[in-house]
Amino acid sequence: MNFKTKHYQALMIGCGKMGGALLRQWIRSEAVHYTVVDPTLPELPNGVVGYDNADALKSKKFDIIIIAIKPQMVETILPDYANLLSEDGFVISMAAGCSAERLQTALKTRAIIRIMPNLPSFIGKGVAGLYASPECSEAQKAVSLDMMELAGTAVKVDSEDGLDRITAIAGSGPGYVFEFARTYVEAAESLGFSREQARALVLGTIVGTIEMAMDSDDDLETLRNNVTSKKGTTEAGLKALNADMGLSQKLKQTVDAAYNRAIELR
Ligand SMILES: NC(=O)C1=CN([C@@H]2O[C@H](COP(=O)(O)OP(=O)(O)OC[C@H]3O[C@@H](n4cnc5c(N)ncnc54)[C@H](OP(=O)(O)O)[C@@H]3O)[C@@H](O)[C@H]2O)C=CC1
Ligand SMILES: O=C(O)[C@@H]1CCC=N1
Repeated sequence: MNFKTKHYQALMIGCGKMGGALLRQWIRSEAVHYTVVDPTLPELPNGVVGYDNADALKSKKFDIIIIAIKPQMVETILPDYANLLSEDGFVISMAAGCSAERLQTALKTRAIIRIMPNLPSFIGKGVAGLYASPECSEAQKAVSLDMMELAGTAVKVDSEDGLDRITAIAGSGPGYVFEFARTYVEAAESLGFSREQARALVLGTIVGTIEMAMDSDDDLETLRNNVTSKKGTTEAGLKALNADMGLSQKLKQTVDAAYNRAIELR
């Protein structure tokens, strides 16, 4: 933990689904004090100060500016905040795809940490990527890593392209998993279960299976084979699911499409 060495003032610009999820975990450390600006201010955790516009901040300085608005809004919104960063301050951006260069231009500063969190950060089980521009100090990198580890686990990457690839796997990943779970529940309903029963059966099965895999040294193929009796029910189900490699192709197309979109957002 590098928080101990200093007390930080942080400004979060935008506090929607992802910013709000991270903030919920970040406030567990008292080393950083958070101020939020968002036109539709959500209910904020205790101790967080919120404004619906930046007017009240004009004479303030922040050690960290956190970007939690959409990547498409960076050029319109951020220039108003360029004077609010302290001289040795730095920026943490979660805006998907948006390059450090765009942020450097919009905020007139060099030290940029790009993060790619995911939504399970809400419960402290996020998986995040972290990239630091060469101008960031070791202390800035360390504090950012501490913050991400409050919300789950973090993987450091040494290129922005690496972060865009993490976006396609982990940033967007919960969306794929929710969609898989949603269609699985629909399929369970088609076998006669109520929505409530189907949800309990499907989510319970997914959680148990994933926790077992996380606990195991066996590869995923072996674990799958442990469920699959010769000429049994699972074999029949799996044949329908992926014998033609349809699922494999779909998932490849899925991550490629997300990665390509991150490239477009650069
Ligand atoms: N959702 C996710 O799972 C992930 C999102 N991200 C990134 O996080 C960022 C935010 O995404 P997400 O939380 O999903 O989106 P949200 O729309 O939920 O959050 C964005 C917030 O910014 C607010 N906002 C709009 N205009 C301004 C302004 N002028 N000043 C301050 N705040 C403003 C929005 O308010 P209003 O609603 O009123 O417009 C909204 O509350 C994006 O860059 C995205 O790429 C990264 C990883 C995962
Ligand atoms: O869909 C998006 O663009 C954002 C980034 C990753 C998850 N949500």
